[in-house]
Amino acid sequence: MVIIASNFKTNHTRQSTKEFISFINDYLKKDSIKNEIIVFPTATSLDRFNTVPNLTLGTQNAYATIKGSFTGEIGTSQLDEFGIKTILIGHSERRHVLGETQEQIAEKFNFYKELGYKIIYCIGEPLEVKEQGLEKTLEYIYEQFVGIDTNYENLILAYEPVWAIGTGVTATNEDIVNVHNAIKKKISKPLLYGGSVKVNNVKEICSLNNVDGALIGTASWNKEDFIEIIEKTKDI
Ligand SMILES: O=C(CO)COP(=O)(O)O
Repeated sequence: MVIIASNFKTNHTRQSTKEFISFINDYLKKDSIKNEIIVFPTATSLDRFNTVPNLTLGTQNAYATIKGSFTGEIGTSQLDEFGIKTILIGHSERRHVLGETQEQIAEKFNFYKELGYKIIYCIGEPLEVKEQGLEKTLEYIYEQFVGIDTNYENLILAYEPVWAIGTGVTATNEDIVNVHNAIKKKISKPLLYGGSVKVNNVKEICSLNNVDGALIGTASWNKEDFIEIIEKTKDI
């Protein structure tokens, strides 16, 4: 059984998120789909949704705080209002676009770990590192585990090569398997792949050795496509 997660990034409104969740929920209920589905809407679209148990809502980000003076951020008092207990940490856009350091990421991880959140923790190398080969790629990825408790019980990992995110360039099966096998040897946690996963390649990718599911951006934002993605992976 695979895990299929959708990262909305800065897409969808409060209204369209509501429609999306209700559409997906109806489909999961009707077809008795058992796969674990996680959706990360924008912070402004979080809400208390009445969903089947295998559809979970998570936050794309939050600050390591209950509340306080952190302009533009949200903390657990805002998440608690909607019963959100799942968080995405270490996404490449937060690392590379928003400039989050490994130290800040580890602090966030530890804060949310202490509270028992399910953490989807992202790792992945930029193109210039990939071009230096597998050994350098793995070295770079292992640096992204500094300060992170990889034995944490509620941890799910997501390997998202930066060069494959939002580019339409999916990693080859060989790239994925090489990295996944190496990570799995060290860390025994569910490991998703992310980076230009589409309706037409999701089944093949999720069937690879040591791939436990997918974390999807672009291809998941259309609700019909997202259902097709779930449909294609429901028997894996
Ligand atoms: O960053 C991603 C999911 O977190 C992947 O994004 P794309 O599926 O758009 O490449």
